[in-house]
Amino acid sequence: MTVLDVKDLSVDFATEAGTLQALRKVSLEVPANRIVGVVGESGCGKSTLINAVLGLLADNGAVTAGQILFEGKSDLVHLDGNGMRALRGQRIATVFQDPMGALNPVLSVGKQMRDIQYRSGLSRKAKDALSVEMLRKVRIPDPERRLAQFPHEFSGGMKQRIAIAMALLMRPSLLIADEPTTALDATLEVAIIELLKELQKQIGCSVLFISHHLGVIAELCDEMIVMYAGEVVERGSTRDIFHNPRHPYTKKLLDCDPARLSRREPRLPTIPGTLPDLRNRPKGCVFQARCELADDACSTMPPDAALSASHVARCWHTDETAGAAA
Ligand SMILES: Nc1ncnc2c1ncn2[C@@H]1O[C@H](COP(=O)(O)OP(=O)(O)OP(=O)(O)O)[C@@H](O)[C@H]1O
Repeated sequence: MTVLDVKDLSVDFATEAGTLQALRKVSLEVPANRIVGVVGESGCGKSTLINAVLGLLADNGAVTAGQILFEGKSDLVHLDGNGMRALRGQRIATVFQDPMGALNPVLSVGKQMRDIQYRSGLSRKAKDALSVEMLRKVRIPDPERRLAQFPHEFSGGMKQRIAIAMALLMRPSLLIADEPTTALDATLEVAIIELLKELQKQIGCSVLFISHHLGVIAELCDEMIVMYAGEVVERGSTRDIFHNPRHPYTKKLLDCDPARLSRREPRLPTIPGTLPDLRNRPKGCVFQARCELADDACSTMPPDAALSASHVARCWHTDETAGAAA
């Protein structure tokens, strides 16, 4: 089963300087029980994609085309506010870089975890028991006692563990994790990645994991999506993408980061040139201005070339990129 199926999604923002096309024909799938990574430079549209899925686009933004199918049925694009609120935090959960976005500083952790279970019909005692069980899963020591404590009484790494416990409390089918380890030091980052892997298996949910850190994506994700200037330029298994990248942008990204599996970078490696102006998108391939393979063909939009059942690259030149590993 596919938990999240985004088909040909386009999102525009109205700005004073004209329409900004933030996403163009974005397609991706998050299958059940899989961890899918999304990687791309700042401004490539990662947040816009998440916000579109969560029904949280800014007022000047709109989905202009496409579908977002959740659990094979609801099209999230057309779901009303009430429908979306019923899914958010229950069937679709989120974890962000800053755990304090999820934690209320003036309420105890126990109270916040009970509030998340408001639809469960359980007694207070039963809710607390579930909260303790989940805090134990994320390895908060002495969870019964700590339920009464407030967020400021926990360290940064522990706050992120609590945010994860809260996100997974209702056993969502999809967890969207947006740079959840970026603010942590390297040791804590590894610990959280291990924890996410373990919990994903235990709970049996899918994860859409956004990160600029290629090493983390390689470590954690079964599949990955490479975004560039509002398009998915390549998607496939993490193994295929790392060992046999077929879009020139993905190749450059991996080339720029030879120690990608061990080195921890605060940003993605830099590729010469700049992102195109999204208010005035180039006709055809979005990467052509920075691509060594660009030719006349690239002035028309490339097809999503299927390289295998699960590996796709939006490029006219996938024949030439075959075989040469980055
Ligand atoms: N409300 C808005 N109004 C106008 N433009 C916007 C708005 N929100 C995002 N954009 C533009 O849409 C494009 C995609 O932005 P988005 O924030 O989704 O990128 P991102 O990949 O998440 O970047 P980062 O990693 O820096 O958060 C950018 O050009 C951005 O300037």
